[in-house]
Order: sequence, then structure tokens, then C-alpha cells
Amino acid sequence: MTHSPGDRVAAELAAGGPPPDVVIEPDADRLARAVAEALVARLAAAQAVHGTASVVLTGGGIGIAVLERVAGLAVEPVRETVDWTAVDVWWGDERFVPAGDAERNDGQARTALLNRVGLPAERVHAMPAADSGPGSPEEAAETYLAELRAHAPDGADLPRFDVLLLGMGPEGHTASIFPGSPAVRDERPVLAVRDCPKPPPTRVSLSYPAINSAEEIWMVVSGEGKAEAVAAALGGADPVDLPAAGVRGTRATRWLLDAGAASRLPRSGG
Ligand SMILES: O=C1O[C@H](COP(=O)(O)O)[C@@H](O)[C@H](O)[C@H]1O
Repeated sequence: MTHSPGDRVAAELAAGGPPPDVVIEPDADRLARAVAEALVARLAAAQAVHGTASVVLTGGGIGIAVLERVAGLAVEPVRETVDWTAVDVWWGDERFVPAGDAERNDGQARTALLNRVGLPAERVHAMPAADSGPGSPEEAAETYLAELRAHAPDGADLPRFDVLLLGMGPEGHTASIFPGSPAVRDERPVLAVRDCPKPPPTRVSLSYPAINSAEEIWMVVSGEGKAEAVAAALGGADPVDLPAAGVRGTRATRWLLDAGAASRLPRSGG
């Protein structure tokens, strides 16, 4: 029997972690604040178990707003429940542009939070920039895979990811996996992605198998413009058409929404 890529991803999801849960906050500001507080708690809990914590960051408007909110917790005791010198930071995707380019997800994250909490440089695992060595996104993907392997248990490709943050575009892309892109079917852990419909067009992204290796995946989405895609993803859309539908953490998958993004979800109890 022949299976389409959508069948394969659906089968993997069926075999994966528990079904998603959904949390709805009244607006984007309160969503960012709630995710920031939950992130600090999650990192502190991981450190209590493992001694260290690892987070995979996303770019995008609400993803960066969450980091700004974590930094805003700096004056509050809650932020200090995390030992920031023992947090490994990875990225789910990156725009393949020069290091200083304002489009870089890592630059935005450094400004929003990383430069403000004393993270050791060796724990900040940014994807290579277009002017930092690897001359192509394919080489950058190889370089990042080598970095992941260097921090993975013996023989494994990937380190432990305690929590992996994602955003979603209005058409359902997540990380840099876009609808209909060959990246949807690619099982290598790190991918070069070209001709993205959203600029910049050249990117590096974790693949589904790498994303779905995370213990917890938090899909953070705000705005009514994404409501249709949220409803479709949670309604079981084919990940080939709507990549955000294809993510599933091993322990939990949480869709963290504001009221606008949740506005097309079926109402419960009614
Ligand atoms: O290009 C990207 O877009 C998505 C979503 O961004 P948003 O601004 O619409 O929230 C983001 O998750 C991804 O990391 C980023 O590279």
C-alpha cells in the first residue's frame, strides 16, 4: 500500500505523545505574560530534575514578546527561580541572513532576553549566519546538526529538549516548515529551506522528527488572523497542508492562544 506523506505524519502523531491541550488568554499581552511565567517554572522544574534545562526558541512576534516578558520578570523573585547559567538555548528555525541582520531570530532573542540574564555564551546555540562560515544553508544545517550531536547522549543526534516554543503563520507554517514544502517530508534533523513564501526566503529549520523529540511543545499563537489555521490544526488538518498540525511533544503539546487566535475553535459545552 502507498502512503502519502500526510499519512506518515498522521501515523507518527497517532503513535506520539498525548493529544494537545489548549489554554486561552484574553489578549496577546496576557498570553505573553502567562507563557513567560510558565516558561520560568518549566525551566526551574527541569533544573530540579536534571541540574540543567534546555529550551528551543522560536522567532516571530509573540515568541519574542514572551522573551521580553521573561526579562520583565527580572526584578521579581520568580525569574530567579531559574539558574540562567545552566540553561541551554537552541532554535527551532533561523533566517539565513548575515549575523547583524535584524531578521535574525537569535539577534532578536538576545536583545529581548539572552543578553540580560547572564547566559554563558557556550550555552547559546545559535544557528549559523550567512556570513559566519557555512556558505550555504545546507552547510549551515550540517553545522547545526554537529552542534546538536555534540550535546546529545552517545550515538544520538539530539540533546534533551525540555520545552520547545513554536509560533505559527496565518497559513499554518511553523518553525520554517511551510505548507507543501519538501521540508514536511524530510526526516533529517536539521534542514535547509529555500524559496520560503515568507521573507527572508532562505532559512534553516529543525524538522518534524527533531521538533517532536521535545518533551513539551508549546505552540504560542496570537491574533484573529490565525484563528482559521488554529481551528484547522486542532481539528486534525493534514500537516502537509498545515505544518503546525504535525507537531506533538513526547510528554505534552500545549496550544497557548489569545482570544483572537482561539475565536474559530468550536465552543465547548454548548
Ligand atoms: O518566520 C517565522 O514566522 C513564525 C511565525 O511568526 P509570527 O510573527 O507570525 O508569530 C515563527 O514561528 C518562526 O520562528 C519565524 O522564523
